[in-house]
Amino acid sequence: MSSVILALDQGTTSSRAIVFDIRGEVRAVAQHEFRQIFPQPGWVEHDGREIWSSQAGVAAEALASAGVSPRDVAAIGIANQRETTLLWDRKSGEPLHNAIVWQDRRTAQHCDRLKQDGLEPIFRAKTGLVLDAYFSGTKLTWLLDNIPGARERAEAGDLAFGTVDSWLAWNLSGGRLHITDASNASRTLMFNIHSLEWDKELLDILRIPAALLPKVVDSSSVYGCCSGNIFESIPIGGMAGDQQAALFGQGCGKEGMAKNTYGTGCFMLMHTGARPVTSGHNLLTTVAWQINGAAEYALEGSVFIAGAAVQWLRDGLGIIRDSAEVEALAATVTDNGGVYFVPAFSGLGAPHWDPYARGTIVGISRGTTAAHIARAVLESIAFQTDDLRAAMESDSGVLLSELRVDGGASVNNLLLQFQADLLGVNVVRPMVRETTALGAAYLAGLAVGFWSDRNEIERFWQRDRLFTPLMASDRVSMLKQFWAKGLGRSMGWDAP
Ligand SMILES: Nc1ncnc2c1ncn2[C@@H]1O[C@H](COP(=O)(O)OP(=O)(O)O)[C@@H](O)[C@H]1O
Ligand SMILES: O=P(O)(O)OC[C@H](O)CO
Repeated sequence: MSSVILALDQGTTSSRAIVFDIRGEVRAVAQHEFRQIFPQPGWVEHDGREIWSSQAGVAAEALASAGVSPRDVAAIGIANQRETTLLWDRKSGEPLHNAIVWQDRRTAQHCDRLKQDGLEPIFRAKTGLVLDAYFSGTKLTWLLDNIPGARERAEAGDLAFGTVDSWLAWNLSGGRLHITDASNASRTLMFNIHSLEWDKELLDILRIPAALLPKVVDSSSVYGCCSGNIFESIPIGGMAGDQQAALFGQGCGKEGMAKNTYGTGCFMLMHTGARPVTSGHNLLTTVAWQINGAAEYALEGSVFIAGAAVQWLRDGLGIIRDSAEVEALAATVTDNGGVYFVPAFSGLGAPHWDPYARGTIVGISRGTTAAHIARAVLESIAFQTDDLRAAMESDSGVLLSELRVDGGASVNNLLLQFQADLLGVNVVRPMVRETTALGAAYLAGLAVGFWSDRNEIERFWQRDRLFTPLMASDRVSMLKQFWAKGLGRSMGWDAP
């Protein structure tokens, strides 16, 4: 009997691999940061070959450090940064261009034109998304329009499009699998979340040949086996976008349960059951996962910059040497000293969707120190999350009873206490914070019978720490009012 599941968590800034045992406990982790490429302001790219080599490298490392051989692996599960768009040659397997990353804004004006043509309601109704450069559709159009000869080759069937899940499955299987799961497909602007199929009308509007597209599959199923690499013969059993995988890994499988992942960005998802809930507040309706052909849905609030603002303190301002130092620095002051930071480095996502907003620091006085800036950065992450909560409660009609949290920045106790204060509900951090990888592992493990059913894995969830609201309500209201003022200053800043 195989003893472990190998989860691949291909994130925006790093590739991670985690080996889980039958109790859902971590046996080994390996992680490797890879290159972020910024060719122009507002553009963000990754090298597809580096995505694959770093992911394969950490997977091999994690297996070695767990002391298991590929034969001991019951299945591989994939969770991935979503929307990031790749185009490659089916024969050589070589990418035609760097991957265009979800944060990239180069297609903002294309989205504006589609909106001016009155097309947003069609996209909204069919895909559950807003017309924004965040999603894959207009990124793929850009590649076809800007790489010489790409459109003709795409129409001839020589090229393959995929998000990172497809790219990893392609490479793991030695080019045999060209697939994507429904949760990833639901982030492309090309997928109908009601019929669970690629949508011809949307493909025509975006001028995308259907021959490029991967087959849409369940999030938990044996798709095939690894081939032509050191993972030879391991079944690939699960795939989901990283935020949906985290929802699964957090055990949020019932209507009204919500999680927030604090990584590069911040993504709050609430499970809404077997039917999609339409947002009246610019949240996204998205496929949570598809199992046995049936989809479950989530409402999502996507914030583009969260932990990345902490990285900016480190790399841009140099006021900390390591992300972990931000907590100690922020704790040297008792409050933000009137400083508010809006981290709109690449526009604002939900619920504002303003591609032209830019970063702003307001309220600086002669007494402002690096510590106040650090505190304002952490607070900005919590303020953005609180804005999502308000929209989500109103759309779903469900009042949040608690928020489960995870992701790299969720180690930060000061951030989570402030989050609980703002939300006015308990914030709960689980023992296993690698819930994205855990979700991918669960999806794969269920497909191969490593675990019997969802009830079994939901029992593994254990609390590490609970943060309860402590701040007086008049102070909370005052803080929120200033945050709203700061937001107003950042919006539309870079509009053409
Ligand atoms: N102690 C900390 N306090 C605040 N942010 C942190 C801390 N440790 C890490 N981070 C932030 O968490 C992010 C990394 O989280 P992770 O979940 O690995 O992201 P991703 O999956 O998007 O690559 C980085 O942006 C980093 O700045
Ligand atoms: O890589 P992460 O964890 O920041 O997640 C990125 C999201 O999937 C983008 O939609």
